Amino acid sequence: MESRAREIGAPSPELSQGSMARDKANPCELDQEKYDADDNVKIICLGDSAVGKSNQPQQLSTYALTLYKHTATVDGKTVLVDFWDTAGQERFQSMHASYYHKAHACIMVFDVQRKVTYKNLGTWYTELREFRPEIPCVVVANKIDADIKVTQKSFNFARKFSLPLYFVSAADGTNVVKLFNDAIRLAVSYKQNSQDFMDEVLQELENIDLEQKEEDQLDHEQRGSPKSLPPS
Ligand SMILES: Nc1nc2c(ncn2[C@@H]2O[C@H](COP(=O)(O)OP(=O)(O)OP(=O)(O)O)[C@@H](O)[C@H]2O)c(=O)[nH]1
Ligand SMILES: [Mg+2]
Repeated sequence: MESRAREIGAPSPELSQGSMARDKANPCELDQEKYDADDNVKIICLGDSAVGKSNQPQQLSTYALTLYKHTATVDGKTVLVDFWDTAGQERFQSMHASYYHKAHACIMVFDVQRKVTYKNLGTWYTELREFRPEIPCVVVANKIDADIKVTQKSFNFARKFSLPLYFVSAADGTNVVKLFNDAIRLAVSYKQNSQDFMDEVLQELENIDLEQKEEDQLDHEQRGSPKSLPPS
């Protein structure tokens, strides 16, 4: 297994510190066709700026898009996971549709110390559902190390939409491994068991198109080749 590969149930120190190996996305990384393959899942992170989505203390500039690559084992099968992370301020320019494209799960983060980041979850969620109406989504209350009492609070947003809520500290690692493992499982199970209605429609259109092409081809061959004519 490569150095970045980690098994579910065998948490990586990288994961627990919220600092998985990071690759600045380059164009060939962004070939999203790969997410159609069984062993690839895409998980996106959403949330306001500075809530701790990336938690890279040494990171000075924020890239518009960062991919965190991870290898997991789910039910004995190896799964390649791409976590897509973006700078929160992108919300104000409206996120590019390709960020959501083919995503299998979403991790939505807010900062327990800044109420506005909790309030903005609604906006993030609406945008998510416009693009991906069905994918599993989990909510993360981050920075609980700063105020452990918040774990006693109930956060209605998660309850209202029946979303799992995780109390996390990316700084000290609390619940980080559990969060990522659960998100990976949800992404894999979404991919295996359900499809967005739009995915199905698109697939159906593709099939019809293929069938039409095959028919046209057959017509063409039958008309063009006398050998295919029935004997008279
Ligand atoms: N106390 C505490 N600070 C944290 C935690 N997670 C992140 N931070 C700090 O919060 C600040 C913002 O963290 P980032 O990971 O850069 O936030 P982000 O959501 O990726 O922000 P953008 O990339 O701008 O969207 C940094 O100074 C982190 O060190 C945490 O769990 N606890
Ligand atoms: Mg970030």
